[in-house]
Amino acid sequence: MQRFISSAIHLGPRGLIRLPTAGYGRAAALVSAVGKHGLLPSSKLMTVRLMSSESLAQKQSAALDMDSNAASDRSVYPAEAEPTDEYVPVSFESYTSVHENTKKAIARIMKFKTASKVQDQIISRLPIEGDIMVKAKTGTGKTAAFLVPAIESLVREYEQDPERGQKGRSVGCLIISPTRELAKQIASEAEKLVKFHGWNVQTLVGGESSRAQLRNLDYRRSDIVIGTPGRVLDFLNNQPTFAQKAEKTKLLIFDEADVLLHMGFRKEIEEIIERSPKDRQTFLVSATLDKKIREIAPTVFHRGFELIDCVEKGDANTHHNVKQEYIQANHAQHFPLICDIIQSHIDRNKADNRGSKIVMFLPTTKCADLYASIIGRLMKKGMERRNDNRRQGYGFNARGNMGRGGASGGETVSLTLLHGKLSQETRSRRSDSFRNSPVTVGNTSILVTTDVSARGVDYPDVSMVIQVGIPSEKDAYVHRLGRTGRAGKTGEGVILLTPLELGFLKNLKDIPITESQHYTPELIQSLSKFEADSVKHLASRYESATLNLEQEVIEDAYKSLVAFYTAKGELIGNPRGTDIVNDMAPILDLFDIPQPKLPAALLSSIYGIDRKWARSQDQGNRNSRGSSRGNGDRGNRGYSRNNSSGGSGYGDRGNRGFSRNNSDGGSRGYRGSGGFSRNNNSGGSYGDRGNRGFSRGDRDSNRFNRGSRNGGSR
Ligand SMILES: Nc1ncnc2c1ncn2[C@@H]1O[C@H](COP(=O)(O)OP(=O)(O)OP(=O)(O)O)[C@@H](O)[C@H]1O
Repeated sequence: MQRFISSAIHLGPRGLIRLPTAGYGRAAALVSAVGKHGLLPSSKLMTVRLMSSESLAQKQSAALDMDSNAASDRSVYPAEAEPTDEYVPVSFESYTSVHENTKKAIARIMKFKTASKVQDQIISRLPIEGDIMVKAKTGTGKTAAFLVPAIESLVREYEQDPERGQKGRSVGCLIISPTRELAKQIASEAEKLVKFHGWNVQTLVGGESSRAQLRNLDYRRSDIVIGTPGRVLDFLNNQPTFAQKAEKTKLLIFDEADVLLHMGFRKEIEEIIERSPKDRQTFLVSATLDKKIREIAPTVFHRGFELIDCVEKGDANTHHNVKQEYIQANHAQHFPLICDIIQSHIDRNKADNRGSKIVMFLPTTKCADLYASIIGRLMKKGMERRNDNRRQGYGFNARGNMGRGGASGGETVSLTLLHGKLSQETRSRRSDSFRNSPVTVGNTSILVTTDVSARGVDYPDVSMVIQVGIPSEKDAYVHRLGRTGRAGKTGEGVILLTPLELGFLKNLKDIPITESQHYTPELIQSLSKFEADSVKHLASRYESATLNLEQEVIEDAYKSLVAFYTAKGELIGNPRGTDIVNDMAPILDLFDIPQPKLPAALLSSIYGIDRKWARSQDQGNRNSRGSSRGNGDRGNRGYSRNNSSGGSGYGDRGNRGFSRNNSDGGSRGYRGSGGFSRNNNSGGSYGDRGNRGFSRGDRDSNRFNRGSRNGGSR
C-alpha cells in the first residue's frame, strides 16, 4: 500500500499534495491513506494543487468543499487536513525569502516576533509562483499573511524591472476589500510593512474624492492599491489612465472573499478579473469557504491553485479560546440582562487586573440606536456626557462609581455607536476611537454596532462579543464572534436569542456553543424586573433613561426588526409573519407602545409569508388608527388573530407591568416578557408569570395569539 501511495502522490515542499489526474474517489482514498500511514510531515497542513486542466473548474470547486458547512459531503472531497501537531511559532527572522526591509518593519513597526500559523503556511512557501486560496480563522493574522508575500512578489518584480515601481507607471498589487473600513485597515498595515522599502500605498474607496485618488495615482507611486469593488470598477471603466496601469498589475488579491460574495459583489469580482492581465497571480483569502466561494473559484483562478486551509478537519471556524453561550430572552428582558452580562464581564476582568472592551451587535441600525441610547444611560453612574458627546453619538464617559451596589469607584465606561447610516467620516472617527480605547483596569469601552463591524475589522483586545439577535447571514456569526479572541487572546461570546431566534442555532451545528447555565429563566425574570441584587440600582436609572424616549424611536426599532426577520426568515426556519410580529412585540410592550402601522412594502412581504394573517393585519391597521398612547383600553389593536373581543385583546394595559403611572396592578401580568413597572407597586402584575413564561398558545387575550401552537414554549 505504501509503495502504491508513494508512487501516486508527489509530496511537494512543505507537505503540499499534488493530485495529478486521479479521480476524486481515488484521490480521497489516497489522501486518507497518506494521513493514516503518516507519509506527510505531521506539522504541515495539507493543501491541494489540481494539476490537470481537464474539468479544472469542477475539481477546484470540489476541493473547496472542505468547509465545515459542507461537512455532510466530506467523503467525496479530495483532501482534508488531518489534525496536525500543535503549531510551533516560527520567528520572522528565520525566513530567508523575506526581504530585510520587510523584516525590519515587522520587528520594529509591527512588533511581531513570530509568525501566526497562517502566516507561516504562506511565508514559508515563498516564493509563491501560482495562485492561492487561504482559509484561516478570524483574527489569526491573515492580513500580514497576504501582504508579506505581496511585498516579496513586488520586490522580485522590481528587481527584474526597476522602472515598474516608478511614480504613475503601474499599480504594483491590487487588493480588493469589501468595505471602506477594511480597506483602510489593510492600507494602514501595508504602509507599515513597506516603510523601509520606501514604497507607497493608496486606497480607492467610495465616500472620498475620486479626483484626489486619481491625482495620487498619477503623481505618486502606486505599489499597493487597496480598493472597494465599486470604486475600483468605476475607475477601471471610466479612468483610462488607471485602467492602463491596472492592466499591468501582476498580483490581484481578494480579501474577505466570502464577505465580498455575500455582499453581492460577484459581478464586480468577475469584471475586475476580466480586466486583469492573464499572467497575473491571484490570492483569495477568506475565513469561511462556502458555496458561493466554490462557485466563483473557477472564474477567479484560471489555472490550478493551492488551497491553504488552516482550519483542521472537525475543527470549528471559531476559536477554542472564546467561550460561547446563548441565552434565551425576549426584547423586553434585554436591557437589565445586558447590563448584568456586561457588569459580570467587567468584574471578571477586574479580578484579572484587566479592563474590558466589548462589541455588541444588533440586527438593524434602528435597534442599534435604541440599544445604545438605553444601555449607554444604564451603564452610567455619575456619568457626565462627554464634551464631544454630540460627535460620539451616545458616548458617555462614566467617571465615578459604576460598580454593583455602588461598591467600586474610579471607573470609566465609554459607549460608541457605529453603523452604516452614519457618514464615512463619523464611522472612521468612532471606529478609531474605539480601536484606541485603553484596556487597562478600570476602563470599559462598549461599541454598539451592526454587521457593518462584523467582518475583518480589527479592534485589538476585544474581550467580549455580545450578539443581540441573529446576524444577517449565518457565516456572520463566526465573523462577529471573531472580533474577540484575536491574535491568540482569550475572549467571551454570548448571543441573546428570542424564542423565535432560537431557530438560528441549527446554523451553528459545528460551533461549540451551549446554553448559559448561569442565566436561568428565573434569574432573567428577576433581572428583568430589576429585582436581582446586581441590577436593583439600575431601576431608577432605567426610569430616567427611558422617560424621554421618543415613541418613534421604539416604533422604528420594532418595524426594523419585523422587516429584518421577514427578510431573513430562512435563517430561523422560515417563521410565519404572525410569529415574527409576536416575537418582536415585547419591545413595544416594554414601552407601552401600541402596534404601529407597518409600511406597505413590509406588509406585502408579510403577505407573502402568511396571507391570512396579513389580511387581518390590514383590517387591524384600519381599526387601530386613532388609538393613542396612554389609552387604557387598547382593546382592538388590529393584529389579533384569534381575538375577537376588542376589550380583552389588549385589555387594560395598566395590568401589564410596564405601564407608566399605573397603580392598578391588576391580575394578568401578561406575557413572560419580564419588565419593570414604573410607579407600579402591584405584585399582581406578574402574578401568573411563572406558568406562562413565553407561552403563546395559552394567552387568551393575546392580540397575536397563535392559537393552538406551543403553549409554554420556553
Ligand atoms: N504575527 C503576529 N504576531 C502578533 N500579532 C499579530 C501577528 N499577526 C497579526 N497580529 C495581530 O492580530 C490581529 C488580527 O490580525 P488580522 O486582522 O490580520 O486577522 P484576520 O485573520 O485578517 O482577521 P479577520 O478574519 O477578522 O479579518 C491584529 O491586531 C494584528 O495586528
